[in-house]
Amino acid sequence: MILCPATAVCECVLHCKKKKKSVVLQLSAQSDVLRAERERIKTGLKHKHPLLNQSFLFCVHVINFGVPFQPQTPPPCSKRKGGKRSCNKLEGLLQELLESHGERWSEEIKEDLPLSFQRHGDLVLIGDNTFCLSLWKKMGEDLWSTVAKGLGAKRLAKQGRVSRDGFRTPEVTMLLGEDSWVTHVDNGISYQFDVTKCMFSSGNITEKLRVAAFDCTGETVVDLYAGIGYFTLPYLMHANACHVHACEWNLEAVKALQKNLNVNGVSNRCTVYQGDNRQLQLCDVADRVNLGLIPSSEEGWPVACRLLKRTTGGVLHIHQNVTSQLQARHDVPQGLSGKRADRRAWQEWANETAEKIASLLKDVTGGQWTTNIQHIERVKSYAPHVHHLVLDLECRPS
Ligand SMILES: C[S@@+](CC[C@H](N)C(=O)[O-])C[C@H]1O[C@@H](n2cnc3c(N)ncnc32)[C@H](O)[C@@H]1O
Repeated sequence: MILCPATAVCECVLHCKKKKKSVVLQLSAQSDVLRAERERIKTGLKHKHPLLNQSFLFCVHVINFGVPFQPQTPPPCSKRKGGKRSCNKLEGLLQELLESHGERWSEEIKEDLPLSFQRHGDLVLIGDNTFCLSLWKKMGEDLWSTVAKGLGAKRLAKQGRVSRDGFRTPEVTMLLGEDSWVTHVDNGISYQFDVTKCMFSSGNITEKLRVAAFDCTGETVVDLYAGIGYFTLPYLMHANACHVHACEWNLEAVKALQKNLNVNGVSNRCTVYQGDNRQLQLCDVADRVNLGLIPSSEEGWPVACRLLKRTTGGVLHIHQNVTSQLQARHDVPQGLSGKRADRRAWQEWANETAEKIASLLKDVTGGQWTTNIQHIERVKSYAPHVHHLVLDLECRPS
């Protein structure tokens, strides 16, 4: 991760196909790099990135263009005529709105503004813990149209927590505009979904790019937790999978998935199963199974083992949040750095998983299997020492 010195307003993912690596760049409002990026992104060219010394080619993807992230330093303020201080367009417009209602700007108000938000086309999703002060109610309808103007959006919605109902339904309410369907374009793939009914996980972009770089020519893939097609679509459109069986139990996500398969022109190579993947009647079909559920996909492991081709086996991509409890563990030698302790915990988790899967495969098929850890990918971290990992596990009958 490379941070520019001032408040970051744009986050880009740069992916190196050759090295199969992605980096996330946060770029500042002031930086020339951002201006240069904008031009490059518009033209969609692959290029060498000026901030990095490596001389390899990247393809660029932008998440949250124009979004201020948690600043590392206080945002730089500009002095306007008349002595008013304004930190950005949104603040300026809100100050004017407040003043027109006889209210004065304060630090408390400033702290009630969104620090980060998600942009999906012309809709911006703001956080739950923003605009909580009672004085905003006095602004009536003008408030949301002003916020939308300040953020360069036509529609606004407010994000609550993602529910723990297993469907991962987001608690989102529309603030401005009625149509809650949005289009999010990632790496040449168009994802359409209803923001009030389905979640979109921007944080998984590096994993989506990694999947897109796989060569799955001639392969049958099963995506056990397909959602709106986050991984199903890269498998079909970029990795060249022959066929994907996509399972999803949330009806709203299934509607979006079917729409996305059609919009992207790949519905003839995908079979969608609506329902609980543990009830899936398929077996002995897959060269690859994607298990994209966190905090754990363990309930799907027996299904994945049934799905692998009995004669040739295949690869499982197992997602899991892995915590290395540095303080609590007595077996961590003194002086072992946080990063090394994390890596050790990842390797231990991968080893245990490889053993469990080998044993499950034996139970399911009655024969011996060997499992081989091909790769452990860190997707993102949720907190210090809590990481979303993906284990690429090769499973072959022996
Ligand atoms: C985290 S989302 C998938 C998102 C996507 N893989 C990503 O990385 O953003 C997990 C999806 O799995 C679905 N799901 C969870 N358990 C399931 C099950 N037992 N059978 C079918 N779908 C399930 C949820 O409804 C949700 O859409």
